[in-house]
Amino acid sequence: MRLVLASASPARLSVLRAAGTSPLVSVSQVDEDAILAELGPDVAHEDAVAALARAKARDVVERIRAEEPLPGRAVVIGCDSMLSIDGELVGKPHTPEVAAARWRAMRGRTGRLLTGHCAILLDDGAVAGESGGTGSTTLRFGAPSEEEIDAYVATGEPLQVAGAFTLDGLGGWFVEGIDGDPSSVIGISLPLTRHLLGELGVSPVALWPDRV
Ligand SMILES: Nc1nc2c(ncn2[C@H]2C[C@H](O)[C@@H](COP(=O)(O)OP(=O)(O)OP(=O)(O)O)O2)c(=O)[nH]1
Repeated sequence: MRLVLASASPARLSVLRAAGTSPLVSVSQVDEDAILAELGPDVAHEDAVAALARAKARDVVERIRAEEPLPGRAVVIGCDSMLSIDGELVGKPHTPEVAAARWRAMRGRTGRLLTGHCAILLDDGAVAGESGGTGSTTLRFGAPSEEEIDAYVATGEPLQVAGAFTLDGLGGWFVEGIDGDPSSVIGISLPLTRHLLGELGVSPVALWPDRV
């Protein structure tokens, strides 16, 4: 069975490859800001990332169906990660100034990294099912010094990751504790994805190599 990762995220791809799958990658083209604006400021944070993941997966499904229908059965998975902290839902900082400000605000505090997931089953190009859910992992942030924050921001790593930190990279020095699924923080929750695949009648075993 083919697996399509509807994401440009190298982290998600590496998690899935390390977990025995060989996804095709098809990057979605959705306007995340427009979707969040349409959801409005009162949307539950878990629902916001679930809606973004759903939009990404559906966007890629439409492209596959229009341009290159996959024969047989395939699963398309979309994800979206954001940090819920002190009542705010934040994504990637994009700039050094925002990354540094985020770290000054979150050091010593606790936040939840939320990752929305959507899995869509295709059977000879037709949608045969969809499942979705949000993984939530609680993180206790350390207290990097001003010098450490400046040095971390200068590496560029925090600029392009949700919440301005990584668990498995340089950011790991500044994460004191985690409660929940680490793969969800890195970009895709393997246990949650297994449950979502299960709702579609698929086991991750079917995605391992040399499996029909
Ligand atoms: N390696 C690593 N990456 C992380 C971590 N936390 C967040 N990220 C990355 C994963 C995603 O690439 C990114 C979250 O942004 P998005 O969910 O919008 O995905 P992205 O824009 O990368 O790709 P996509 O929208 O799915 O095409 O942050 C972490 O702890 N480790």
